[in-house]
Amino acid sequence: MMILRNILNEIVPQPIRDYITPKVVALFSSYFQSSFTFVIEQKWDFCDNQTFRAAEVYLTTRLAGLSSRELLVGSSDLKNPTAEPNLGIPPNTKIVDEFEGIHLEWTLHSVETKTYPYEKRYFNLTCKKEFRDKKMKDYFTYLAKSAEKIMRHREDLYIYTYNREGSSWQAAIFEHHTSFETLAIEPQLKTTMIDDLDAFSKGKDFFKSVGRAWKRGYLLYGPPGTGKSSMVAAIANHMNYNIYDLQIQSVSDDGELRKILTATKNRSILLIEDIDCGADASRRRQTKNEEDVELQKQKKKPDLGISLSGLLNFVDGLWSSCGEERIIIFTTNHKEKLDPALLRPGRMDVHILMDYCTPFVLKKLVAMYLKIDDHVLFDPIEKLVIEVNVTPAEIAQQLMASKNADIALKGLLEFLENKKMKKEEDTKVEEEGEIEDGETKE
Ligand SMILES: Nc1ncnc2c1ncn2[C@@H]1O[C@H](COP(=O)(O)OP(=O)(O)OP(=O)(O)O)[C@@H](O)[C@H]1O
Repeated sequence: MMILRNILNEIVPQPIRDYITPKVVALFSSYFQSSFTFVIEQKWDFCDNQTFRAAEVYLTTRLAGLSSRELLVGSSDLKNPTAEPNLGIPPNTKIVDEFEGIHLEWTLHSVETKTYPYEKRYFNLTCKKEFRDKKMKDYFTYLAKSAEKIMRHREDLYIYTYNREGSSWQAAIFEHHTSFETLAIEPQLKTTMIDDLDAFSKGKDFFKSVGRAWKRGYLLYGPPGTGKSSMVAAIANHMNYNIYDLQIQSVSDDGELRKILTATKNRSILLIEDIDCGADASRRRQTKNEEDVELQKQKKKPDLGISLSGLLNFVDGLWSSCGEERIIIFTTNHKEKLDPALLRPGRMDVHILMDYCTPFVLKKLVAMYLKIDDHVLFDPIEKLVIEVNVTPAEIAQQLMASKNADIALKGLLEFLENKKMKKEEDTKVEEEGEIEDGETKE
């Protein structure tokens, strides 16, 4: 063998040897080796690889008996510092699993990259070569089903906020206890929302049969303090979905938007609050050019943010091709400021007006905060609620002033009377202004 090697070294040039040697080694090692390795990367076709995701979720249940000398532990529960930490999957550590008598070994690897997302993570799953095809097919199905089950029953919900500097989503435990039971809304709206969400969550086959992506878009609009954020929390709690809270102002261009959105996971809500405020995308197009010129003049904002087409492409196209069972929610205080293209049928499936307080909402809030369903001050308060525009947030604030119903309701009555007086004064000033304008014109 040695003589043969020396002769080969003499007669075969180095570049050819470099080319041939690894191939020969690979050929022989695959022939003699009894194990086979599946590589499961984090991304697949530019989207989150669901097999990777399933492994991440499932393997957390296989960590307790890990015999390694190191364990990854941590907690993101800011509200409960004494909570028991969770176990994370440590990189470069073998995690053993058994499936129908087959011995399997998982290892998570992570390598730095020069481009976004600056880290490439992948799992190596090793099994005996003989199980490669038949048995492993069953194992992957088992893996996906187990992860799905864990996700559906998980207790903690997470809210992710986008960190522009790190170009990544940062997670925190979402602890907003608003549910459809505690949200003070008209009963008809409550029923409509719950039915719509339930139909959506059971609608996989329906969406498939009509050739539509399994997604649902809600536009929540109405004055500040009418419960738009609370409605989002109620939806998240009802569906048991995580929330990705995206400040559209922090996205510099369409490319960044695409990267951010493809990094979100299934069974989640993408929340874009105050869509009318920051993005070029939402403004009506007739005013966009003027505003761009103004911004460039002021040199306050060198990039002009994402475009309307970027956002619409995402709502219509990219969203459809990446991921399943997603809800997207836009909120705005000024629906009239939104570009009509965003409001066109088919874009946002459901438009929901979160309006000022009604007598029903008032009663619900009083019942929740003061635990009473009748009081002598109810009638005058109800009358005023119909006359003046008052938000549930304002009412809630008054009701929280005291646990004593007499004191809290008296405070609320005074608050509403002041509001009514202010409204009358404003109307008077406006009317006087109009009369003066008319006289000047004459
Ligand atoms: N319909 C409601 N039912 C119960 N509580 C409400 C409701 N609306 C508002 N509140 C109370 O008012 C607070 C503020 O409401 P919320 O933030 O949901 O309003 P919003 O419409 O999202 O306001 P903004 O447009 O300023 O973000 C909530 O924390 C909640 O306590």
